[in-house]
Formats: sequence, structure tokens, C-alpha cells
Amino acid sequence: MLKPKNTLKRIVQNLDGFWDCEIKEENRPIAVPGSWNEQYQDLCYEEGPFTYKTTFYVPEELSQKHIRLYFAAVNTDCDVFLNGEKVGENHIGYLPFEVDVTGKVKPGENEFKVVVENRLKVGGFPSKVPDRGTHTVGFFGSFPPANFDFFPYGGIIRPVLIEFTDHARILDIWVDTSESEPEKKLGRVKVKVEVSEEALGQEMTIKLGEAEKKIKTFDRFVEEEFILENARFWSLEDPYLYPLKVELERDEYTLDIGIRTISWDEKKLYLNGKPVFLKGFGKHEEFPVLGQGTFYPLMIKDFNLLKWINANSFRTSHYPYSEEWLDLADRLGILVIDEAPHVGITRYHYNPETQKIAEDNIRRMIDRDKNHPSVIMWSVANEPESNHPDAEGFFKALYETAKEMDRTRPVVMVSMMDTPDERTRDVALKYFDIVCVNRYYGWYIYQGRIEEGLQALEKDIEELYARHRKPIFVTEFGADAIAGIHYDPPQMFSEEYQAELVEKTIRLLLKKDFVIGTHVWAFADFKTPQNVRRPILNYKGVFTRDRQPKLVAHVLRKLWSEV
Ligand SMILES: O=C(O)[C@H]1O[C@@H](Oc2ccc([N+](=O)[O-])cc2)[C@H](O)[C@@H](O)[C@@H]1O
Repeated sequence: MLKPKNTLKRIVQNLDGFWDCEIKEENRPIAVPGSWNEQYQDLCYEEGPFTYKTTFYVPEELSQKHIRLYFAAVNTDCDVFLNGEKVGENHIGYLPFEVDVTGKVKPGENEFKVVVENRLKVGGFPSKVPDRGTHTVGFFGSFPPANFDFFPYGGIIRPVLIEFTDHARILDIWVDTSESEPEKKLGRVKVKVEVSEEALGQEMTIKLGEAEKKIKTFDRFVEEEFILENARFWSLEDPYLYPLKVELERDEYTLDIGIRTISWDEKKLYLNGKPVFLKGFGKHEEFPVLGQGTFYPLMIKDFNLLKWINANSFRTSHYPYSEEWLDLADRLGILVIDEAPHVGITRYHYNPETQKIAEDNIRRMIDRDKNHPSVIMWSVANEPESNHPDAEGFFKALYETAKEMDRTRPVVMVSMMDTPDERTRDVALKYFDIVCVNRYYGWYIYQGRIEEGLQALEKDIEELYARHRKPIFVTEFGADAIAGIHYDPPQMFSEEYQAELVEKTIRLLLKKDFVIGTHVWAFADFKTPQNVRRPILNYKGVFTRDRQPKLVAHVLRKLWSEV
């Protein structure tokens, strides 16, 4: 599925703005995109369902086109109605879905209604804390009872678009540059295009930079390869993008693509054949009042801070972010680990129905993000209960699903398990290409004892490598620090403690030639459910929630300028 896009031959309307919302028997204005939880104080903990309504207008000449409604993301369960008729539904947040409404749109005014509910469910998405213990300590008694450590915001969180195209149209585009040869500056760009039935027999033009190919569309799928000598590779230093344009007689789609290769062996990850060490963060797409609503200025701010601090990557913990994050990462040269909306997964998810849903989520994430050169890795989940015997088949299936969609990128699962404690033995980690682990030595364990924590971390990481013989990526570590709290000697929650723990952890891991990266948890402070560990926010941010640096930010900036 392609994101709606204005081109010479496509028209897109954006429905962002104030919609009417039926809330507690009242009609209130509500912002789209946005989360409802912080727009009205009395909705902070509401799960809905709420009925969102708006109208849109379609000129006569457009009403006969192929028309689709595109929701960039709705959290979480929703039913979509057009002029009183149910036209679609969706049951996962953070991923786009489309509703084909061709022939159902009237010239003139159309009534549009979306009923949205954001209910936490044990064994569902988003996941609720089970009544009985599983693996996530710390969340019991949390309110709302989310089985994860960020606020469960609800609503139409990303833009809603209507796209009008010709019936003879482009449905999807796949770009694969993995067989390029960077050392020879040889770019091999395979382009596959899917067109609608109505487009069969038409002439298609594919333009990549200066190169151009003309083909007759005898099949729904058209494949072409461009060979570029002296190609300009997409890299961190030079994130060069080539314009790709696909044209039919009455449709056109454009993409900016990057030529680059990703590979890995037992010890290293390579970008264009050269080892790359991942410096960066796990983060959240979250801000006061906006909740998880799309926020363009903050995206720019965060990328500017990533550059300022000399980071080269981030993980979209714990769900796919708005696609604009990836557009910016492509353009600015930041690497992205793209994570599925699978957080708080427990034994109650390990059944065939939920596995099907999870496989589908992975397909949908890869389908959306496959053409972004910045995306270098797929993560199928964060911190599942992966020491449970039933996790093995479940995650093996998710690994295979991702691989079926994309053989060119490593597929990972982020585990909190597989520590030296035998009870945490991970039954699924062995299937994945790179071993990703979250470790909180000096925080949740070895509290207040950084040096002893580091020794335990070293043992843990050595044993992990000995067991797996695969590159190790420490996807989370860190400490809470409340900006403005100082203490000497460093104490937990002081800026000094966070700075010392983060710096020493990175320095230790840099010495291990099988460690391919260290991501600090987290980029910025963020809101969580209420519980005794979280004074409103999780304070592990290197930046405050409003993006001001803590002491550790200056330390990282210097450290990362040297490695
Ligand atoms: O806790 C954190 O700050 C972060 O760590 C990870 O979750 C944990 C929660 C509890 C414990 N524990 O109690 O040991 C360990 C890890 C999550 O991936 C992340 O979403 C969260 O924000």
C-alpha cells in the first residue's frame, strides 16, 4: 500500500482539524490528529468508545475517481462509516489502513464517522497487565493497567487523507538495492511496481534520476532493474536520495530512494560493506497535550538533537512511528530500527489467533516502511515473556513472516531475558539475526552500585556472545535523572548518577568487538501510567520532556564525537 501523495496525476485531501466528538452525551470539538487523553482532563483515563464526526466535500468531477480513505493511524479499535454505511474497521494502532470507497462518495457533502475505542486487553493490543504475574515486574497496580511503560493514549493520532486517482493506477512499489556493490560504486536498483487491473496494456515509464525505462504493463506486476555506474550511495555522511518516478497514462507516483546495502556476520553490522556502530536511543513519539498525535516541529527538533549529540540511529520503540520520521531519517542520514507495536507480550498472546494478528502487524509495518533506506532492521517485539515455552513457536513464526517480506534486512526481537540467571533463558532469541537485549545494571539491579553493576553486565554480555555467536546490540540501558537534582557522590535520580552510568556502560561495551551498538534508554522523558516508580514521567530521558539537555547529554555529545 502506498501512502497517498499529491503528484501531477493524484489529488489528496487532508481531513486534519477539529472534528465533532460524542463524548459522555455531549458534542465536543476534538483535534485530529491527536490523543483525546490530554485534550480534556476528564478524558485522561477514558478508553471510549467515542464517535468522531466530520464532513467533507467532493466536486462532481472527482466523485467518479478511484477513492480511498487513508488513516495513518488510529489507536486502537475503530469502525468507519461513510454516509451512514459501515465501510471499514481496524484493530491495531500505529499502522496505516485504507478503506476503498470508490463509488460510495457523493458529489457534494459527505458524512464521515469513526467510532474509536482504546481498551487495554490481557493478551491483546494494547496489552493489559494480567491478574497473575508473568514477566514484567513493576507494572502491577499501575493505573491505567497497561502492561508497558508508556501512557496508553487513544484517538485518531495521525492524519486522515482522501486520495483520488484514476482507476488505472499504481498500487505499490518495491525498491531493492541490496545487490549493489559499494566497493565498485555499482548501484543495482530493482524496482517492482504493482498496477490495477484497469492499467493492463498501458505504457509505464519508470525514471530513476536521469535514467528512464518504458514498459508495457502486460502483467499486474512489472519488474525492472537499473544499473548505475558511479552510483552515489546513501550513507550517514552523504544521505543522497535519487528521485524515482513511476508514470502511467493517468497516474503518477514519486519516491526518494537511497542506494545502500546492509549486511551482518557473527560479529558486525555493515552499511555499504563497512562496519557501523549504532549510537543512539530508544525513544517515544509523545509530547504534552499532543499525546501521540503527529507533531511535525518536534520531529525536526528531535533530529536536530540527534545530530547535535552525535547519534547515528534510534529505535522506534515500541511501535512504528509516523512515516514522516522515516522521511526525515532518509534525508538526514539517521539509521532506524523499526519496531512492531508488540510490547507487553505475555503467555496470553501465545495462541494461533493472536499469532495471526501479530504476523499481520509485521507484514503491515514492513509493507509501509520497506522503501526507506534509513530503516536497517526490523524488530518484531520488545521485552516479551520470551522465557515461556510457548514463546518459541510464536516468535519463530514472526521471524519467518518478516523474512518472507524482506530478506535484505536483519530481523530482531528485543529481549529482557537470557541473563546469567537460568530462569530467564530465552527460548526464541536463537532464531534472530542479531541479539538485542535491554539491560538495567546499576538501576533495577545493583541499585546505586554502578561499578558492581558494570562487572555483572560484562559477565552477562560475554556469556550472551558465547551462547549465541551473533552480534550483540544493547538496545536499552540507563537511569532516571530528574533535571536539576544534583548529588556528589552520584546518587540514583541525580544527573551525575545518570551521566556516570551511561558513560561507563558505553565505554565498557565499546571494548567488546561483538557489540554492534548501544542505545540509551531514553531519548527524552515521557509520560507513563501511575505507579510508585514513576513520578508522572519516566525520567530516563537524556533530554527533558521539553527537549532540554541533562548533564548526560553533554557527556554523550563528547563521547560520541570520538567513536
Ligand atoms: O523501565 C524502563 O525505563 C524501560 O525499560 C523497559 O522495561 C522495563 C521495565 C521494568 C524492568 N524491571 O523492573 O526490571 C525492566 C525493564 C522497557 O523496554 C521500556 O519501555 C521501559 O520504559
